[in-house]
Amino acid sequence: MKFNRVVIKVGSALVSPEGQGCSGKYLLSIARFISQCQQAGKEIILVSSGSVSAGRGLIAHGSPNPSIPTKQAMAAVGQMQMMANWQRFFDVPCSQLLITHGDLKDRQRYMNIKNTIRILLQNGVIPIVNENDTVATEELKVGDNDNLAALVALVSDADSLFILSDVDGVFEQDPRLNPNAQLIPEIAKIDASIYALAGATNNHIATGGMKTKIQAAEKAVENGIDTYILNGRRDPVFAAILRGENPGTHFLAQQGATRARKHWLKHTLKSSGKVYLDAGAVNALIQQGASLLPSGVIKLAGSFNVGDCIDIYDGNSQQGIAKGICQYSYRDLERIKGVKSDEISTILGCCPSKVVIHRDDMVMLQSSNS
Ligand SMILES: Nc1ncnc2c1ncn2[C@@H]1O[C@H](COP(=O)(O)OP(=O)(O)O)[C@@H](O)[C@H]1O
Ligand SMILES: N[C@@H](CCC(=O)OP(=O)(O)O)C(=O)O
Repeated sequence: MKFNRVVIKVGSALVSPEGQGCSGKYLLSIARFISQCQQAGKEIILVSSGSVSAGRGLIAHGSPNPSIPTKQAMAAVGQMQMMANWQRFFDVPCSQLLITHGDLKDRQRYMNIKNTIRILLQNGVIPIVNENDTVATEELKVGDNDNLAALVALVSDADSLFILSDVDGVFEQDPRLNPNAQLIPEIAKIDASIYALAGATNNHIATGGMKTKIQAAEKAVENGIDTYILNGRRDPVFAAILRGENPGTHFLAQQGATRARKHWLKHTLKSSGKVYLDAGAVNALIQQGASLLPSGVIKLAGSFNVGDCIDIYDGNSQQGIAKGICQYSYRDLERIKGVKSDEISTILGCCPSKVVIHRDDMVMLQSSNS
């Protein structure tokens, strides 16, 4: 079990084991594990459920299944309680990211989320993500935090996704219904036979049961992200992970997914514009594997928006050298081309990113250094 940047999803049953309010019962061990990972140089992004059940005791509700606005009010008050509960277990600062599917679908907002997570991690801050339940409409919400965690793993370029729940992993049948069902330690291919194993949850505060966890695993593994379903209630699980063992169910990442993404970027994604670079920037990209900074850009062409793919040219030889996803629109890049990154905010009034194209979002056309 190897991981460097991991998204850890923590379900409501761990945050709020009594079905309302917050508890440290399981979070203490999870937080200790996260701190140990950080000390070992690993980067952690948390996706935490539990706002609705944390706020349940604070909002009057007559029925066991409250209305959507009542749940949204529970989420609003519970989110505060949940975040305060997490923060008390960490010496490092925690940060709150509330997002919806609508945010992830919008290219500009997607890039904003990506950049924010990158900077939080660089500063040793723990990003804690939840769905923005109070604003999410049916069309714009992800709907469950298993799938949200997979999308967060994608946007944050994680190599692994740990889904912590109240069960040891995927069993041949829901172990609550059949206590003799066997745990499946490894799943290499997700198909209908795997979905057929998944039952619903019987926990009124949870959302997806095993089905949404398998959906999340499918999204993640096809993008090269190793996914594990693990029991977050058992301390030995964390000790096993730290020893490099798999104590749950491992969905194997598809091989070559990163290569496939670069292949897609290089061969499939259509470019909307061009940038021409000075010799220093060409050298930095080709020889040092660097990201593209605005200071190296001398000329632009085409018409592009934030998140569009553009071609990168050597301004001297006029040769195409790379392609990548641009953090700036044509209009803004025209204004900041040739300037130092520190001057971006003076010119634009803000600095969404110090780089024009991040190395992770770039593919070289000639050299093997991509
Ligand atoms: N094949 C299966 N293997 C393991 N658990 C399953 C299976 N089918 C259904 N489940 C149920 O899924 C539950 C975990 O999902 P859920 O209650 O939504 O947790 P969380 O709040 O952590 O997302 C388990 O407690 C278990 O009852
Ligand atoms: N956004 C909701 C989480 C919903 C959810 O997916 O819950 P769970 O099945 O426990 O992961 C909340 O914070 O209560």
